[in-house]
Amino acid sequence: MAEALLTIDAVTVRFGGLTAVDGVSATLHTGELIGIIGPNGAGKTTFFNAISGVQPPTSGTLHSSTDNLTGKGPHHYAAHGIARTFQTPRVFPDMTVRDNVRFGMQFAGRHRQGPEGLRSEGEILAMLGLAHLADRPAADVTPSQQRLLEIGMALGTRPRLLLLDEVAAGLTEAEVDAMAQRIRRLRDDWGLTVVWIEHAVATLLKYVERVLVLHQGRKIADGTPAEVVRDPHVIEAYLGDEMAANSEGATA
Ligand SMILES: Nc1ncnc2c1ncn2[C@@H]1O[C@H](COP(=O)(O)OP(=O)(O)OP(=O)(O)O)[C@@H](O)[C@H]1O
Repeated sequence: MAEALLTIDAVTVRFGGLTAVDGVSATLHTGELIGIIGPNGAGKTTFFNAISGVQPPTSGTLHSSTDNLTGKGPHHYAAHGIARTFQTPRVFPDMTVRDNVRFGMQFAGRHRQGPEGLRSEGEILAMLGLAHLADRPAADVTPSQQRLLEIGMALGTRPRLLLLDEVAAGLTEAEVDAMAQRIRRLRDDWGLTVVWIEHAVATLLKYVERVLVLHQGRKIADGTPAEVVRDPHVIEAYLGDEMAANSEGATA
């Protein structure tokens, strides 16, 4: 079994009387490509916030392979190689595409001349198909390129674990598919661990090998796409029979 990159143990996040994430445990291993699905309000983004230091859990623990990260802030997570995107793209519109990626590098406090194997902003932009736009202001690029640039900013922190929150939202079907192929290449070619929240479930299930399903803050399934689409709890809570029938063709 690959190395455990992040061990999440019984993480709960409460907002007053509302339990947004309810005792979720999971171990994320090096090189995994994992999807997270679930209905609106299931707790997916709050779960990401908890495992990236944005929202300290109310209870439960988070450990990297070497350290206890519980209660630490986002910089600490970034320094441990954990990076994320946000549901609303947060690029700097007046800065060039290249400088947006450089900003990510500074956020993690690591510089280009750092340890061997770290990618330069040129390599990151080439990987994302944005190299030809490097000197353009981020405001000039299309919405789908802005989504890619947000991934580029996260990659600028040189992560081992990349958390993607609905990076394909609002894209056309063809754009979602192209995005999924690039995300897969980040894992295949660069060896990153990627966890991807997306509502475009059919596409997601085609590209990931493992799926966590959240419902009312709880993890109700954790398995291969083929297992998850056949799981009666998942069908009842989220997918519905029709979706399960459609997805089986894609994952069988
Ligand atoms: N800062 C907050 N304060 C209070 N309640 C919150 C806060 N953030 C999230 N919630 C609530 O927690 C629950 C889970 O929200 P969350 O955004 O994590 O779900 P989600 O699965 O990501 O939903 P979506 O698919 O719509 O993005 C919701 O009921 C939401 O209203």
